[in-house]
Amino acid sequence: MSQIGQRASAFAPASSGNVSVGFDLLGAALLRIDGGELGDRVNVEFAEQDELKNSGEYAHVCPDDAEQNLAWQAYRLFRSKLANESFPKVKMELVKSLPVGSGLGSSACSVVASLTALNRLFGHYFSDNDMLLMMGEIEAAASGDLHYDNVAPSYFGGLQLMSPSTDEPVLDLPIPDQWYVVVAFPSFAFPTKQAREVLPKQYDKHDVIANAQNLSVFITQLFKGQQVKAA
Ligand SMILES: Nc1ncnc2c1ncn2[C@@H]1O[C@H](COP(=O)(O)OP(=O)(O)OP(=O)(O)O)[C@@H](O)[C@H]1O
Ligand SMILES: N[C@@H](CCO)C(=O)O
Repeated sequence: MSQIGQRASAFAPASSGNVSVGFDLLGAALLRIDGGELGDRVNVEFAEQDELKNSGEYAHVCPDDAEQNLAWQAYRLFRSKLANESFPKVKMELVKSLPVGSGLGSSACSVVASLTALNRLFGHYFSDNDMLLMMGEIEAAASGDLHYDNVAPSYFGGLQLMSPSTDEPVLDLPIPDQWYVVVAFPSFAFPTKQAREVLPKQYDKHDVIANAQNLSVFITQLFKGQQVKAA
């Protein structure tokens, strides 16, 4: 039985989408070399009233209006999907540690940490696939287009390949132990939505074939353990 004051929390790591040749298809979770946290944390608690509080280094970049905050939108969506409406309300704290619009999957971090913390609080009500669909829905609303290459690695960890199968929407890829990622990000925000708007709507057949070849070779070499050829 759910109790007022019952708590849960979750951390979601930063991620890099578009890894190598996988535009919208390959995403990797990022772990700091010193083991420190690089990502957002969300604490949730059953309470008398719904409430969102932002804290952490980048709390000031979160929208003032809670309804605009993706963490809160995650809660709204989660709540709307619950069949049992008798659950108590939720007090939520978003510990925002990633800059926004930086290309580090900041929006995905807040969405993944929020939904994961909520699912823990609500006794793992939703399956991983349900969770991923909800994560994609919120990311799509924020970025103007459905893409899972930040939410999937932030949720599952590692290097993830997006699959068209609804039964198995992501596939975990082997990552060579010797690979490290150097991350550079700008000191200004560049919204994903804006960046996607300038992309062509259609692509040349030769480019599509070349991309399919490059992606296939990348995956094949990873599974063969040929890290140099994959890179
Ligand atoms: N909790 C939140 N965390 C991050 N962004 C948020 C949050 N709430 C609302 N937003 C809004 O969502 C948008 C996120 O932008 P964008 O997707 O470009 O950021 P990003 O996740 O850092 O980038 P990328 O997906 O390229 O790594 C911004 O307009 C931001 O104001
Ligand atoms: N694949 C996404 C990653 C950034 O969210 C894009 O390029 O828009």
